Amino acid sequence: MADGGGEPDQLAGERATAQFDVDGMKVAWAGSRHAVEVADRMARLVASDPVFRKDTRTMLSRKELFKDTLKKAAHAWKRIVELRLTEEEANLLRLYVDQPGYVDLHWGMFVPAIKGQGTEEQQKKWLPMAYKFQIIGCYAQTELGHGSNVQGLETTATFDPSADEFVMHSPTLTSSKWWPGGLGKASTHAVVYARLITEGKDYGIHGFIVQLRSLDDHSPLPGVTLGDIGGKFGSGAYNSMDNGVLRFDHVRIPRDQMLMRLSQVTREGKYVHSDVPKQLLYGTMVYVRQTIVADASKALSRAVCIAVRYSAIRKQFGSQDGGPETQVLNYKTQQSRLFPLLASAYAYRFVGQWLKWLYTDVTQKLEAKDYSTLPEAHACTAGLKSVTTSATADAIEECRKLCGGHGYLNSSGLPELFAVYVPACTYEGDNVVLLLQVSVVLHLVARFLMKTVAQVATGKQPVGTIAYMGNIQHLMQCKSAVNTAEDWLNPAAIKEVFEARALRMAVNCAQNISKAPSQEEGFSELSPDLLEAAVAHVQLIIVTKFIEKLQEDIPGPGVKEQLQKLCSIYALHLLHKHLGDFLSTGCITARQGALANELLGKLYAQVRPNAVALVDAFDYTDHYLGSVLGRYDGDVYPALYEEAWKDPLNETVVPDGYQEHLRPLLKQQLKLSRL
Ligand SMILES: CCCCC/C=C\C/C=C\C/C=C\C/C=C\CCCC(=O)SCCNC(=O)CCNC(=O)[C@H](O)C(C)(C)COP(=O)(O)OP(=O)(O)OC[C@H]1O[C@@H](n2cnc3c(N)ncnc32)[C@H](O)[C@@H]1OP(=O)(O)O
Ligand SMILES: Cc1cc2nc3c(=O)[nH]c(=O)nc-3n(C[C@H](O)[C@H](O)[C@H](O)COP(=O)(O)OP(=O)(O)OC[C@H]3O[C@@H](n4cnc5c(N)ncnc54)[C@H](O)[C@@H]3O)c2cc1C
Repeated sequence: MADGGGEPDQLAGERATAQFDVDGMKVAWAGSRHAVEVADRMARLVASDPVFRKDTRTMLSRKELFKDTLKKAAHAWKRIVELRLTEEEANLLRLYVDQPGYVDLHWGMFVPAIKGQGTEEQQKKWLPMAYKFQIIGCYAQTELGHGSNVQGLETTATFDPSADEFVMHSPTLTSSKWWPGGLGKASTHAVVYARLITEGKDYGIHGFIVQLRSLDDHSPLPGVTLGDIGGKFGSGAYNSMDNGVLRFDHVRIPRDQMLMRLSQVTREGKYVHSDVPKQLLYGTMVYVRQTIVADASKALSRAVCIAVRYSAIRKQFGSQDGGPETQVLNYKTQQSRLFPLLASAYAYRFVGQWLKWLYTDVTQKLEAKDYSTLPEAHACTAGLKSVTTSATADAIEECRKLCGGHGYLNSSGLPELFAVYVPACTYEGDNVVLLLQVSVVLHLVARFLMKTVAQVATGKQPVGTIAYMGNIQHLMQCKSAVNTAEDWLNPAAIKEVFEARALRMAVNCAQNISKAPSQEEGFSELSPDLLEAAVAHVQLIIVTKFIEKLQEDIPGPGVKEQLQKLCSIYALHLLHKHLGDFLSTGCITARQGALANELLGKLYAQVRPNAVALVDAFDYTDHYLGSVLGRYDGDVYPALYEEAWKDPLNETVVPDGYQEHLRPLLKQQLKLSRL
């Protein structure tokens, strides 16, 4: 290209250096050839439809943005019906529309809550209406005063046997429902979580289906106060969602609108709890946490795709003698910041696929009344949701910095991606609160194992993702045998030190807690250490699932080799980042830590010629990426230049306000200078 800037064939050159089959990698990423084909078809369908354009989204006012969201959601539904799309296709179409809105909560939480907690009869009544969008639903759990502490919710559902109805009421300001997505303006119905009171007794939190708005004119029903809670972080971004407030003033609903799969209230007002664990009330949250882990790899891979392509285009320094400048992707510092994020995107993808399998397995067991794997499902979804979303939010921000000044422009796509993504660290369970749930499990297992080891190694051995803790005698004493940098390429060497680190951190916590005056005090005092132990355990799960993925048959020339390098990078960059943990627990020596770092440098050099092809394998359209810096053709500078002129500020050459505020100022200075 002329103008001394971006070179359109620059990325073609990068693609030519790839040492693997990109199509094969697309299959490994998507999970199957079929998954690649469907995703590709839906992405193109959305990208080619003018209604789904989003390039001026950050310039819209809140009202315009919300209306645009309603329009896109209705158009998406129209296309889904017209084209008779399957559920898989429809989900992908909505994903590529890429604008948060009430439909996410309708399909993502309202429908799953009824499926998981409603009786067969209730499902038969409500689901067909929800499937046809005759009603729109949301998930109303969080209140102004309580979110994390679900047992602390204050909304009441008091049974009135004389009318066979529940009376829904918000007794205090803090009991106002606050945050539910889709509640503010769009939903006609909600699954509301409230304290069930019958025969004068409070039975704690239960779910109820409540109609909020008229199906004729959409106005709130008598006794229901509804509104949006206000603008949120960033332009565009999550402001397309009508997160809402809801108050009840003695609103009556029929008894059969209590979700009664787990427990029931009889016609006479008797409370009956079936033999299923009461934690199944939290089932919808477990389901969504699992989908959030799968989504982490999507958000992270988008940011990484933008940063890798742009880093291959961007050149700075290195031309003292008039020769070409250096692509910033060639700087070792750029590689050491970016390639671990590229590796993390693949790691989260594979652990997300595994978690989906685990969730399906647990669901099938629950159907058969086997509840034994519920704690494992809770700990895995909570821990992985926490670790992957925190790391992804940090990584998107790092990708923005990796793109220099232009990364700060809305047209880079990165500010909006960050603003949309960052609440994932809070919603569906605050990340610290969720890690503390994991640490409770680890603490109990560590305490139990310490006791059994002290006696004879009998008793129940841990299973699933905590099975490694059963190997306590070896893992408490083992010393890594790594002697050269290349020894770190051995997955067994990596696994051993990650297992030893996680177990030793959990055991240290358990020992320190046992010295405290009470377990509760010890747990509270040591909670920062417990969090770190939980992170170590979750990182071990991610590393292990990546290693296990590589034991599968992965077709395509060079595909497995590239994934092996990324797996090593993922594990070794964690080892480097958390060197303090590995050294202080005596799992490795300082020399072994240095060898890991030496190998990382070599691996970055090996990934460099493959970097652009590795992000091409995500198979994202320019529409979905929504970034002038991440364009497939690499023609960045003309696009950036063109994009600037679309800003409303450039609609006039002389800005509004010139006459009132600039001209008088400039004239006054003129007078002053004449004095
Ligand atoms: C550029 C544009 C891009 C566009 C993108 C496009 C689209 C985006 C689309 C979609 C995005 C995705 C989703 C939609 C977005 C947002 C949705 C957000 C929705 C929400 O945000 S919705 C509210 C969620 N709100 C929470 O998340 C509250 C967190 N707070 C809790 O979750 C609990 O409150 C807890 C656990 C902290 C304490 O609970 P507690 O006090 O009752 O219990 P306690 O700690 O005493 O535990 C007693 C025994 O229960 C066990 N236990 C606990 N939980 C369990 C579970 N889930 N399963 C099985 N067992 C469980 C324990 O392990 C223990 O077991 P044991 O007794 O054996 O030790
Ligand atoms: C964009 C967005 C969408 C949402 N959508 C919905 C929805 O559709 N439906 C719905 O019901 N809710 C929704 N929520 C609410 C969300 O689920 C809650 O905000 C979330 O669960 C966190 O609860 P909280 O706000 O009460 O945080 P708090 O618990 O008040 O957290 C505040 C601070 O206290 C810390 N903390 C809290 N408890 C402990 C503890 N025990 N130990 C140590 N530290 C602690 C936290 O780590 C955090 O730093 C949404 C929230 C957001 C931001």
